[in-house]
Amino acid sequence: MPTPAIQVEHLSKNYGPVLAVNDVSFEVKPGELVGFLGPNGAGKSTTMRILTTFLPASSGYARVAGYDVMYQSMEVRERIGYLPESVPLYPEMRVSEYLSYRARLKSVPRAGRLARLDDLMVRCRIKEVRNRLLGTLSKGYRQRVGLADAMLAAPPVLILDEPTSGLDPIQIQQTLETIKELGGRHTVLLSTHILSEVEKVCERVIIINKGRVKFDNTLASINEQEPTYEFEVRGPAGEVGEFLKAQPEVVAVVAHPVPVGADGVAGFELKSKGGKDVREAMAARLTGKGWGLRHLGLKRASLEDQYTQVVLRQEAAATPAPEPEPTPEPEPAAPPAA
Ligand SMILES: Nc1ncnc2c1ncn2[C@@H]1O[C@H](COP(=O)(O)OP(=O)(O)OP(=O)(O)O)[C@@H](O)[C@H]1O
Repeated sequence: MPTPAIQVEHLSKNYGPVLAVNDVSFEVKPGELVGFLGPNGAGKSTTMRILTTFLPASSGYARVAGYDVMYQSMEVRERIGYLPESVPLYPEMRVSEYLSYRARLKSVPRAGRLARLDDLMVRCRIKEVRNRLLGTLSKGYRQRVGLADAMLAAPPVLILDEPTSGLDPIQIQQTLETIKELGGRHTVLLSTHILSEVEKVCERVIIINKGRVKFDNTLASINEQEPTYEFEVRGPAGEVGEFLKAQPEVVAVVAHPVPVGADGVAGFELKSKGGKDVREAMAARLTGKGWGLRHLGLKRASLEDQYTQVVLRQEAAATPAPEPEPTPEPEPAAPPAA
């Protein structure tokens, strides 16, 4: 089996009393493009900073290309390209000057260095600003200079922390294309808040919340989950719901919002045993009861569903049940009329 490009085992990190990363374990194979998702404060940047040797872990291990991030940090740094969330750049340097300085620091061979810089400036679409001072660049261009910097030494592993933050929609698309092209030859761990970006670029997704891994699987596995069937029925909501629940193929029914203005229409989402397609059978039975069928659909699980489920489930579990409403004191009896 090839050495994993990234290997994280029982990793934890405390900032004083804050447990930012809590017993996180995962592996990334060489050439994989993995989306690293989670809400604000989930622990993504902290994990990435540990992987890139900028921060020591409190406990656990992390290895990059087989090298321990704590004890073999130089070997790790030689094999990793890191785009941090906010790119630190020297404001008084020009773009090409900065990248050539970084190329020397990263020991990019002198022969072919200029060609490498030129190629990266084209791929990261920064050639038109090559003579601009870094301090005068917009956030989007700074981000792209950071990406070019991360790719300079053609490292086998790239850790990209929100690479599209601050970019306009066209730039986002171009940057995603650049990242996608890296797949196969490079391993990429990519953090972002934009789920559609992960769907465009990654094959696999890791979702963390409150410092813990909550989901780790391929995007295809989400799509292969049992589908949900949607029904909009013109009829008495309670009665229709009970009828659907009573059908032998049905395992769960929940109310589903119906379009505004659809008076007298009730919406339902249902799960069937083994995901069996029950649309035709249900349609026949509902119309047989004299109820009109307005809409019938099949919904496949999306990354957004999975993400919402993972994040909301934990938030719901952490939210204490609301206090019961106090029972109003009985009104004192009115004094008898004098
Ligand atoms: N230097 C620090 N000192 C104290 N607490 C910190 C520090 N850096 C991060 N934290 C805390 O650690 C937790 C994880 O933060 P982290 O930046 O890793 O999350 P994130 O998933 O990258 O969030 P975001 O999506 O907002 O960038 C948060 O509660 C954060 O407030």
